[in-house]
Amino acid sequence: MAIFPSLPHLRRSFSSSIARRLRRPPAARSFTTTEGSRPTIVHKRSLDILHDPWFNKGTAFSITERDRLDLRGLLPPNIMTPQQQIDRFMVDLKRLEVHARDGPSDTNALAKWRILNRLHDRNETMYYKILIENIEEYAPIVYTPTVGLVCQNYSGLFRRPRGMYFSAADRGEMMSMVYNWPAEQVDMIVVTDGSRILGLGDLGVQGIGIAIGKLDLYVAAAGINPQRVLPVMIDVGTNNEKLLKDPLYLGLQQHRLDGDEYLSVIDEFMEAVFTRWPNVIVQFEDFQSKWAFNLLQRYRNTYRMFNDDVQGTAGVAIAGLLGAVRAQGRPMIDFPKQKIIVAGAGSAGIGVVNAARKTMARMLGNNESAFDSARSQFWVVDATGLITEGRANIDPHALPFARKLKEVSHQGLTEGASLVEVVKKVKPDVLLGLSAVGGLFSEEVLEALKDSSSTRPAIFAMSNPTKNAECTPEEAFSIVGEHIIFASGSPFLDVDLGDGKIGHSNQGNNMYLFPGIGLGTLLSGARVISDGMLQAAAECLAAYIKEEEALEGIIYPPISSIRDITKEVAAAVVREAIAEDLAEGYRDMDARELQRLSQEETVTYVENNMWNPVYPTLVYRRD
Ligand SMILES: NC(=O)C1=CN([C@@H]2O[C@H](COP(=O)(O)OP(=O)(O)OC[C@H]3O[C@@H](n4cnc5c(N)ncnc54)[C@H](O)[C@@H]3O)[C@@H](O)[C@H]2O)C=CC1
Ligand SMILES: CC(=O)C(=O)O
Ligand SMILES: [Mg+2]
Repeated sequence: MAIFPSLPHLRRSFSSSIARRLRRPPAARSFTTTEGSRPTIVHKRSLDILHDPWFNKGTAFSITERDRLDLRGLLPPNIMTPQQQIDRFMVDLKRLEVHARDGPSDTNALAKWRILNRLHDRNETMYYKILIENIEEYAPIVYTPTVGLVCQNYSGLFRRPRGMYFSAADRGEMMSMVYNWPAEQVDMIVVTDGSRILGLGDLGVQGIGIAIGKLDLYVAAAGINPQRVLPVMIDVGTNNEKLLKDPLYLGLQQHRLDGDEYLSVIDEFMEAVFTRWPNVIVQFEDFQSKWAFNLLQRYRNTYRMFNDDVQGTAGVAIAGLLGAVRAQGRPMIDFPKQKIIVAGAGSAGIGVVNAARKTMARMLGNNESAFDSARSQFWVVDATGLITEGRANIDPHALPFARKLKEVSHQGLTEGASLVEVVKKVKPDVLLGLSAVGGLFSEEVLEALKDSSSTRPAIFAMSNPTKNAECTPEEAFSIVGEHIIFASGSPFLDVDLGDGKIGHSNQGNNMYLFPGIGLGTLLSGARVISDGMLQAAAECLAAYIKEEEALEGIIYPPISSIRDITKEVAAAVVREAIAEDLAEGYRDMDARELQRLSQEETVTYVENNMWNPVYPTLVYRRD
């Protein structure tokens, strides 16, 4: 730790009275004052301190220092001793050897993440230029799958904080803490409570990595200005016993708050951020299902917010499902005839079946009986098997999809039937996994899918990261056949089927939609995010794929075109917000002017408002 007398340039800048006081000959009490215990006077606060290697103590700043120096919320809540900091660093330093033993790919991915992260700390413009120009190569590093590994190892990887941390210990303080963030304007917040990070479970405070990764895509794909994004971690504790026992864990070492106590923390956070930044958009990310639906219902009619896992995933799945219908050489309007098995009844799985049912109902006439009959196209299987009305203590969110016992008994199925039994009996057109269970689509399940009644069965192994995918494309193509459609949440390479044929590995990930949903909401000035705006986003993505591509088994566009896709999706969201009379305008584009824009002009309007990574000319002006 640097001590004042050893920093002559700072001594010069001190007010003479303070300097005189500090240069006074040792007073009587000085026999107790050692060199290290004298205070160091600093003329900086907030991030300026954290970014200054002379003064920065990182996680070792005490609670009173955090308050005095406006650091509250800018660091993970657990205060570390200097020795704990060193221990954490050494664990990380040694990890290279450990990973070299475990397998080379993880080490390489983490090493790339570190190099990119260091650049992010030094020069944002250059960082995002590299990311945008090489998105296909580096999205898997800053996003899934590597971001999962980063979250798992975050205590060791943590260097310079990014984003804000609000913890259960900050109750009553959030309204003032939010002013510790240096940016006057924030457009996009991605917030997590770390309770279900990808398919990796409860990672507590370490989940901040997913908020950072999602916002990287907001900048790269949607052109949100990086100075106006804010990753947020709400630390209400963790139920991960391993983390609770780890002395180097950076979060609160207590079990998660629950019930009203939990809600009061999230309420306080929402009130604080919307008070300081009334036009911000908040994306909820990777909250366990229990809270994902509840918080969405609680806030969606009051705040500009959405839940990416429930709503973004649903839209991406719908686009892919419509693509799979077209891949069979059938019109999209045939979608309501598809038999769909969904493995996983959490925030993502239930979000998908809800949206798919509504899409079918719209195609069937958009009335109550259409909505009713669409229900029978879905079979939902969770950890205890097929969900039927015979299930005790059924989750209310899954209830609308519980099969009637009579119905399933006709098919030779019962409550809790296994996935393989359900596949055998239903012979589905689509098998979609959002279970977080790697390998769930086992050889037996894929063998059973060979009897699908579809000409081109579709397999969506959507769980993340890679090791949680329900199956690999190699397994799917080799077991079920070359005619299938395949999509996964994390990226896989295409499969060489021989004779010049390629089995396409599509990436079915909400990254195709959330940046456009956020950007479109921002630029329309819509006060809330409606189902119609989300539906418009999904339809736009579905329409992005050309007929001949669909016939080749391509149901999602390449990641390299994500900036263009996002622009189109955002424009579709803006237009829907206008159509629903939700748009209030953005900056000097008021609602009336927005309304006058043609479809083409809306796309140009969106494009003109996307940030590009070019160095601006800087001019110094004293405030
Ligand atoms: N590709 C994408 O864009 C997205 C992928 N996901 C992935 O979806 C997965 C699930 O996310 P959530 O729904 O939020 O998680 P969750 O934990 O709320 O739900 C998991 C569900 O899977 C079920 N399940 C567990 N074992 C099963 C088994 N053996 N057979 C069938 N079902 C089983 C559970 O009962 C539960 O209903 C995660 O891996 C996540 O990464 C989530 C959002 C977007
Ligand atoms: C992609 C994503 O949001 C997830 O796996 O949770
Ligand atoms: Mg997610």
